[in-house]
Amino acid sequence: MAPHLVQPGWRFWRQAACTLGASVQHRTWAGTPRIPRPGSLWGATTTSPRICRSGSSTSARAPEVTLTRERYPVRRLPFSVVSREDLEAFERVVPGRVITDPEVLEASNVDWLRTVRGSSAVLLRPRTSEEVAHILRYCHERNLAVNPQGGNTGMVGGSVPVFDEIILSTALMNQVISFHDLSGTLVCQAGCVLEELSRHVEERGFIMPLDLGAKGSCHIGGNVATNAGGLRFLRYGSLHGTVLGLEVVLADGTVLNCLSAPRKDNTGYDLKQLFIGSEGTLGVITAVSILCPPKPRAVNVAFLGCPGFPEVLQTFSTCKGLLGEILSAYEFMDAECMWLVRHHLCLASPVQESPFYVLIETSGSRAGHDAEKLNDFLEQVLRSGLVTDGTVATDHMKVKALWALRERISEALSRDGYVYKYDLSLPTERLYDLVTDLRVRLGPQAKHVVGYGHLGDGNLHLNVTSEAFSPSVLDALEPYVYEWTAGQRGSVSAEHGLGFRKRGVISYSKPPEALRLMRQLKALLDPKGILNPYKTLPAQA
Ligand SMILES: O=C(O)CC[C@@H](O)C(=O)O
Ligand SMILES: [Zn+2]
Repeated sequence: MAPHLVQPGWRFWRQAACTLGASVQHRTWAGTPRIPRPGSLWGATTTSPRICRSGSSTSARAPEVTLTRERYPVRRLPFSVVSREDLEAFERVVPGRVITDPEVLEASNVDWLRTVRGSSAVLLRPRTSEEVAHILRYCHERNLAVNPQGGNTGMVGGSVPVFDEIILSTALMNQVISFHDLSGTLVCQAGCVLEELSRHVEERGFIMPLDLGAKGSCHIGGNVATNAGGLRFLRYGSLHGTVLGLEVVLADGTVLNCLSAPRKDNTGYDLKQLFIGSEGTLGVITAVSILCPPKPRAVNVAFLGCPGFPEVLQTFSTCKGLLGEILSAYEFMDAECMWLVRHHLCLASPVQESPFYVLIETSGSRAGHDAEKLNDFLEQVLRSGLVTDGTVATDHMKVKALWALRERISEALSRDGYVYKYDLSLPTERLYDLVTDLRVRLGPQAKHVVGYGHLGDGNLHLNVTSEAFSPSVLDALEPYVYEWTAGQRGSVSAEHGLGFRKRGVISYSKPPEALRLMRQLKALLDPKGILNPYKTLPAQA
């Protein structure tokens, strides 16, 4: 299909004059063969040479991940050790679903970033909340520590054991319980994979209120437990707003059923909020009731090149003003990110090389109306020089391919070496200053210092790579990054949580009184501390 040139530097792929129906993107992470390579889609419209040297960085077998207890200064708490009698007791609760095979356990002991590794010797796979309740009641009595685990796609080492905690997997709790097609309320078990839920509700004319690069493997229970933000946050907001109810099993095995909550419900404390974002430290989420918005009839994605960060910001204000209610995502990435996705994943840029790129998504109900608004906006930003080159897609496959450039940065980074990850909320106008500052501070010690993320939400993903883990790079980064963020009154964890790796930095974003209350809540709900120990709250002296 030949691109239709609207004005110099501007390419359109507006198939069938924007009258195509809704195209809602599917995304999966990395290595998953389901995402087509843009290189094969762009055809003649690709300006950048298709260079790919990924063979050099990805084919070798990854080195063994150092055990967490060896790399980090952490001491095992006095929990019991799993005995043969315990295994027999579990076998009675979940027959045939007590896994002790070390090879199977290996994948569940290591996080996907390959930065932390536990040494659990047992993985349990319950199917029902009653089974989870039995397991927790037993573990509570025996003082056995438990690590709840969903899709294990977390970024902060929250989903894998630190020592020998029992891994409680939600993988077999994957049933949709109900979907109400007038209200859009979905009720499902915690182990449903986000992408499968998306498919389920899309067939019924709805979408999930959240979407993230890991959708192909993350579980909805894990999303809620970590209060995942993702790519639709700008439009549909936080899970604190879209989750209507939860079923949670408490540390002592009590089943707290707050699942069938109506949309408006002011009867007492809103207990479910406590579990959203508590990273499995207060209870194990076993089922979720979530409000799904109607599937937009028209989706457009524009991928634009900007000459500088001030232009990225100006483009954002222009786009808020001109696109208004149809704006559904505003993401940005810098030139180094583009280099990484090209180098490691063979994804070609669809626009001319630029210092910054933004991805803008619109979702609306009238294709013609949305296209008109988007055209006005694009004309304005091109004319004013805020944007130097760009492309627009409405076709489903092209929309997916444009999203892949942004969504797969994480994956490209993980192929670049050891990754130091920061997920910060900052005042939008200062979002990129820290990246520039760190490039100077780290000099040649770092392979790459990149900035990208959910600019529309004020959320920067700052990532630094080095060939291998280096204590001196870490010393240059921390506590500097956290102090800098606190100096801006930002958050040291915008959407990834604290897990194991960030639990020590909570005080940069929360006052001592808040931390004290958090500890009291933890002691109330989990007096023996068996649920996801060593996570979220800092170790006590
Ligand atoms: O890897 C990261 O730093 C961010 C991952 C994820 O939150 C994203 O927005 O792509
Ligand atoms: Zn993100």
